[in-house]
Amino acid sequence: MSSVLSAESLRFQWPGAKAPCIDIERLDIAAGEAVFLHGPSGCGKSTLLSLLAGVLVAQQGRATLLGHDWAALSGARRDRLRVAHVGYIFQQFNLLPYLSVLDNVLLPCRFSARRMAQAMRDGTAQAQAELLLAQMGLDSSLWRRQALQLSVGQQQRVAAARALIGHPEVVIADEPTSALDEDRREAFLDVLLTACKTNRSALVFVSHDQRIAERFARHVLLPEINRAASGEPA
Ligand SMILES: Nc1ncnc2c1ncn2[C@@H]1O[C@H](COP(=O)(O)OP(=O)(O)OP(=O)(O)O)[C@@H](O)[C@H]1O
Repeated sequence: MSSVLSAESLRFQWPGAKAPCIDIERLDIAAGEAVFLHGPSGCGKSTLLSLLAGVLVAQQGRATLLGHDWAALSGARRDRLRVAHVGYIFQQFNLLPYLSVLDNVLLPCRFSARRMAQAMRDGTAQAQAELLLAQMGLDSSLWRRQALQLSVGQQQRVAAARALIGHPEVVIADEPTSALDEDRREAFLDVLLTACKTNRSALVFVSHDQRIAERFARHVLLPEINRAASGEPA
């Protein structure tokens, strides 16, 4: 089994912190795997996602995407690799507020020729963006509005459409359903899980919501693999 994402003797400490936040001997995630990452607030889930996606770089050990060691790359190369291969739904969504909903979804295609080519597999990139927005239950009357005019739950779904456009090999989702009601949450999960399965994208999904857990084949309780969070000596 070759890993799409991996961590090996990975150690990360926030600047100014007294102790490491992440200290993981080994974590491997394969193509097509759907992983539910959970653990108490503050145990390092978002930090680990950032390390796996090369947003943060560890002081020791290796975090890799498709065999590329993030620490060996410059910041600009990390950004290019990430946008080409990773769809990231951030906890705060990170939509560009003054861009339209559609333009936000199309952003990865503007920065990555690979995402653009994949988005055009069955037509135009705009058609794929519209399809994803429709699947996410966003009415077409919203597509040309500025992102800042949407509710939090609507923005969450725009961020998910942006993560899925162009079929990235990895989708990372940090609490993506926190603002959705039950019906929306189930529909959102249906779209996300189906898209990842169809494209054989690895999905790493962080949530506190245990009702969601049963939909995932693999569960990772972070304190079980993170020696830093479990308080064991590093
Ligand atoms: N930008 C930062 N600078 C310094 N310390 C940080 C920063 N972000 C997070 N931390 C610290 O790292 C630890 C882990 O935070 P992280 O956000 O990864 O946890 P989490 O498990 O995702 O929490 P939650 O479930 O509440 O979102 C916390 O002690 C937090 O204070």
